[in-house]
This record gives sequence, C-alpha cells and structure tokens, in this order.
Amino acid sequence: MLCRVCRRLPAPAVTLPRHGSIRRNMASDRAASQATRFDFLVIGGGSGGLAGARRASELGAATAVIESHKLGGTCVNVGCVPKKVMWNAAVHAEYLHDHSDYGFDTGNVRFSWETLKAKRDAYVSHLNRIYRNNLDKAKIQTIQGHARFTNDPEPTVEVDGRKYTAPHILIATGGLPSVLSDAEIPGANLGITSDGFFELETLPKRTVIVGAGYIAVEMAGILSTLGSKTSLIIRQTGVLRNFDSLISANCTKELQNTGIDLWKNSQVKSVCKSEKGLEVTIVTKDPEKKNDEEKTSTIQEVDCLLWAIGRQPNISGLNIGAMGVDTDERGHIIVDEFQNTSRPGIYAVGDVCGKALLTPVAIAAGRKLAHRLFEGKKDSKLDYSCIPTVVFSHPPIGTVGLTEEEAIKSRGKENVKIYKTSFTPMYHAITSRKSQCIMKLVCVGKEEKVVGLHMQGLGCDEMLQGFSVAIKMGATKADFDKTIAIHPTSSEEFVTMR
Ligand SMILES: Cc1cc2nc3c(=O)[nH]c(=O)nc-3n(C[C@H](O)[C@H](O)[C@H](O)COP(=O)(O)OP(=O)(O)OC[C@H]3O[C@@H](n4cnc5c(N)ncnc54)[C@H](O)[C@@H]3O)c2cc1C
Ligand SMILES: NC(=O)c1ccc[n+]([C@@H]2O[C@H](COP(=O)([O-])OP(=O)(O)OC[C@H]3O[C@@H](n4cnc5c(N)ncnc54)[C@H](OP(=O)(O)O)[C@@H]3O)[C@@H](O)[C@H]2O)c1
Ligand SMILES: N[C@@H](CCC(=O)N[C@@H](CS)C(=O)NCC(=O)O)C(=O)O
Repeated sequence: MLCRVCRRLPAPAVTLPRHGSIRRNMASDRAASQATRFDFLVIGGGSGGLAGARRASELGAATAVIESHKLGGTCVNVGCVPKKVMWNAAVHAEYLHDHSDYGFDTGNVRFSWETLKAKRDAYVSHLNRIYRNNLDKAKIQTIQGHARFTNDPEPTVEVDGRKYTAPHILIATGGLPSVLSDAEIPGANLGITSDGFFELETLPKRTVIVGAGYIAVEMAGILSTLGSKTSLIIRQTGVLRNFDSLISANCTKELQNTGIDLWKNSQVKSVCKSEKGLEVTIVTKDPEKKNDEEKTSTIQEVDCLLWAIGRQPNISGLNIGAMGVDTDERGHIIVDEFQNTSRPGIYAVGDVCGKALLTPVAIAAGRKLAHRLFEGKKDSKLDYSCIPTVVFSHPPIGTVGLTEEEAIKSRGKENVKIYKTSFTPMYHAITSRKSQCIMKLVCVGKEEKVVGLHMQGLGCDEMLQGFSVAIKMGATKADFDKTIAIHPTSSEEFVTMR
C-alpha cells in the first residue's frame, strides 16, 4: 500500500514509529535497513525545523526532529526572544528619563541585571519545555544529539551511534556567530559574541562592540541604555549600510544622540588583558583624508568586548559533502526556490541557506516545504520578496521592500517617486528628551505603486506588519491616501504624505 502522505512505497524499518506507512523497500541497502525510518527527518530543532516538522506531522507524516542543543534554536535561546526581553528592559530605562515630565516622581530607581536575567532565563526554559511538549503532543519523535550524515548510499543520519533515515530529510541547522582568530587580530578570543551576551551575569561597566549590522546596533542600544558606557567600532561611516540610506544615516545619528561613543572608519588592531580589564587598541583611518594618516588609540578597562560581525552557516560535523549537497564559498547550503538541495530528497531551510536570516522566514519556508512534500501542493514555495523586518534599536526601525537606491537601480530614477517626512512624535511634546521619527515611501511608475516603506521612530516596530500587507497586495500611493488617518498617532503620517 502506498504511504498516505508521501504517496511512495515505504521502505524497511527497524522500529516502527507512529505511522503504519513504514514498511519494506526491497531495494534499500543493508546498512540503511538498520536505520529507524520516518517519512520526514528534520535536522535542527530551531525555527525552521520545528515549524516544518509540526506542519508535516499535521499532514500525517511520521516525523522526527534531531536537536543537538536546546529546542527552539537560536531564536528562543540566544536570539529574538531573550533579545526582545532585554530591549523591553532598555525601553523602560529610556522612558525613566520622561517620568518627571509626565508628572511622576519615581525617586531613586535602581536596576538589577541579575533579576532581569533570572526572569529572562526562566522564560526561555519555559519555552524550551513548551516546544518539547508541542513535539510530544504532535507525536513527533525528538532525538537529542548531533546529527551526521553517514556514507551509506541512501541518505542516512547517525546520532550517538544510531541510524535514522527518511525519503525526505530537512537540514535546518541554522547559523553561528562569526568569530575572528587570534592570528587575524591578536587577543580577539578575549571577546564574546551575541551568545556570550546572554550569559553575562552582570551589566558591564565598559563595553566595546565591533560591527555595524542588526546585532551590533541592537546590543549597543540595550547595553548603553541600561547604563554601560558603550563604544561601537564600525569599519565605515555608517551602520546598517544595506538598509535605505535614510535609515542608515538616521540610525547612525540616533546611536550617537543616545550616548553611544561611535568610532567610524575604525578597526580593532589588538586586544590584551590587564589587571583592570581588557585594552582594546583601535586603528582609525579616514579614507577621505588625503594624507592617509592612521590614528591608533586604546580603550582601557573594558569589561565586555562583543564581536557582532555577522553569522556563518552551522554545517560543522554534518558531513554534507558525502551527500553531494552543494554549498557556496561561505558554506551556505545552496537550494533552489523550492528549498531542494543538489541531492534529491534532501532539503534545507533557514539561516543555513544564508538568505534573509529571520525567524519568520525560516518558519514560512519550513511550512511551505511540508505542504509540498506531504500535501501534494506542487507549487508550495516561499516568496522571498518584500520581507518586512524590524531592528530593535532606540527608537526602532521598520523596513519593507525596496530601498530608494534599489528602486532607482531597477526602475530608473525617472520612474521613482519618493515621499519623506520627519517629525517629533507627540509623545515628546512634553518631554525634555526628544527623538525624531523619520519615514519614507518609495513609489514606482505612473500609478505610484508603493514598493518600499522605511521608518525609524517610536512605535515603528509594531507599525510595520499592517503596512507590509498593503504593500504585498500591491497598494499604490493613492490607496494610502484614500485611507483615513488615525489621530493622534505617528502612523497617520503614512496616509497623509505629500
Ligand atoms: C542575537 C540575535 C537576535 C535575533 N533577533 C531576531 C529578531 O528579532 N527577529 C527575527 O526574525 N530574527 C532574529 N534573529 C535571527 C533568528 O534567530 C534566526 O533567523 C532563526 O533562528 C533561524 O532559524 P533556523 O531554523 O534557520 O536556525 P536555528 O534557530 O539556529 O536552529 C538550528 C538548530 O539546529 C541545531 N543543530 C545544528 N546542527 C545540528 C546537528 N548537526 N544536529 C542536530 N542539531 C543541530 C542547533 O542546535 C539549533 O537548535 C536573531 C538572531 C540573533 C543571533
Ligand atoms: N531584529 C532582527 O530581526 C534581527 C536581530 C539580530 C539579528 N538578526 C539576523 O541575524 C543576522 C546576523 O546579524 P549580525 O548583526 O551579526 O550580521 P549583519 O547584520 O550581517 O551585520 C554584520 C556587519 O558587521 C560588519 N563586519 C563584518 N565583518 C567585520 C569585521 N571583520 N570587522 C568589523 N566589522 C565587520 C559588516 O558591516 P560593514 O560592512 O558596514 O562594516 C556587516 O554588515 C542579521 O543579518 C539578521 O538577519 C535579525
Ligand atoms: N507567530 C509564529 C509563531 C511564533 C514564533 O515565531 N516562534 C518562534 C520562537 S519564539 C519559533 O521559532 N517558532 C517555531 C514554531 O512555532 O514552529 C507563527 O506561528 O508563525
């Protein structure tokens, strides 16, 4: 009988997991016949793996998830979730400055990093348990350990000496922070990465962060706002250089406005340890200056050096080479638009593929794949265009679609119309602390289709999702203008721009 789910003749099983769909395929080799067989075997219990596994199981596939560390992956354990808790704490710290303007006498407010960390860690552990329960409830087998492809002819995975196989194997092993070796920068390993940030037991007094992307901006904002004197070392003149130029310039300015000591055109040369902490030596060289002069400076008594210089795919020890799974020069697994790798029956989703490293992207790709494999939806694939994203800076950034620069490149300057505004949100009408809100709409063609929306300001994090729906649906500037404003809000500016 054909498998109800994958419509294939099932192959041999040593143990029978949940479904009756598991039985003998005479052609399979002896080695693989030793393996426990599923319909769907998922390597990596993070966002993409869990979402794909749960959807596959709902669709009737006998599914197992292999996880080497903690269920939930990066997002739950060392990413979005604990980061957002820290950002929320930093927002409290920010608003404290406004309490007296709003009539509150909050007296001598004290902050305990230790209390916050304990509550945050307890929440993360709670989520780990929820994810485990969800897998159990869905009758998905959880296999704890590091997965490695064997050299068997049929794709087979080994965990702690036991073998597992399936006609469909998903690699969702995510990524790891990039690190520099001591050979590249002497003393580099005295620093930590974002993973280490979540292990900090106390608020560092003096922090140096290297990097100019999401993590550098978010962690600099959190640490600085909570009271750590923070320097941010960037190689160029601005942060978030891949974002719209307005966002990059404004965020760079806001970092400085909020008290972060920004070192432009700078790179760490060496790090050494002294009795009073780390000494971070920095070389600054302004390429605009003709005399090519380099300035060397040292930041002393640093108790936290944090490298936030990007992430790399986590494929170590997987032995994907033996499977004929192709990777790019940085080790990302190459997939087609349906998440197929170069080896039939092996798929990859999420950060390990190196495209749009965001939790909802990994989740959506995993779910789309499950519908294609186990519901016969041949065309089920993720559309990677127009992905909204928020940077939890202070204030937060929201962005979706094309930047002005991308629109001009693809459509020609004459076909692009930009609407921009900048204002002080009403929240600040009575506060002595001020922060600006900036907004930009990128429109193309005669019909002024909105192809990009970019903003930084109070509430922009929660403002973006709804606008993303409109833009994904193909809204034009006229559609925005037809919409009645909500007053008094910041978001109303998007429907009244001229
Ligand atoms: C500090 C930080 C903040 C972030 N904030 C946000 C945010 O606010 N919003 C957002 O959308 N995204 C955010 N991200 C990105 C987001 O966390 C990732 O895009 C997402 O987790 C990727 O999911 P994934 O399934 O591809 O991989 P992961 O979630 O990394 O899961 C991979 C899992 O595979 C396991 N694994 C790896 N190799 C093996 C193996 N051989 N055998 C068994 N198991 C293995 C790992 O232990 C891990 O649990 C953040 C990331 C970081 C680092
Ligand atoms: N809110 C969110 O959704 C969120 C939050 C955190 C992470 N993430 C995801 O996680 C990914 C990884 O975050 P990330 O911040 O590590 O990476 P990133 O956003 O890719 O930024 C890393 C930046 O560091 C700089 N850099 C690289 N090598 C360097 C070096 N040797 N020395 C100094 N600077 C160097 C580069 O900027 P220059 O080229 O300008 O120097 C680079 O763009 C993000 O891309 C994002 O998708 C998402
Ligand atoms: N809203 C999300 C779920 C929330 C979410 O994104 N959760 C993160 C971790 S907190 C995740 O990795 N989820 C995987 C999953 O829900 O399968 C969805 O259902 O798509």
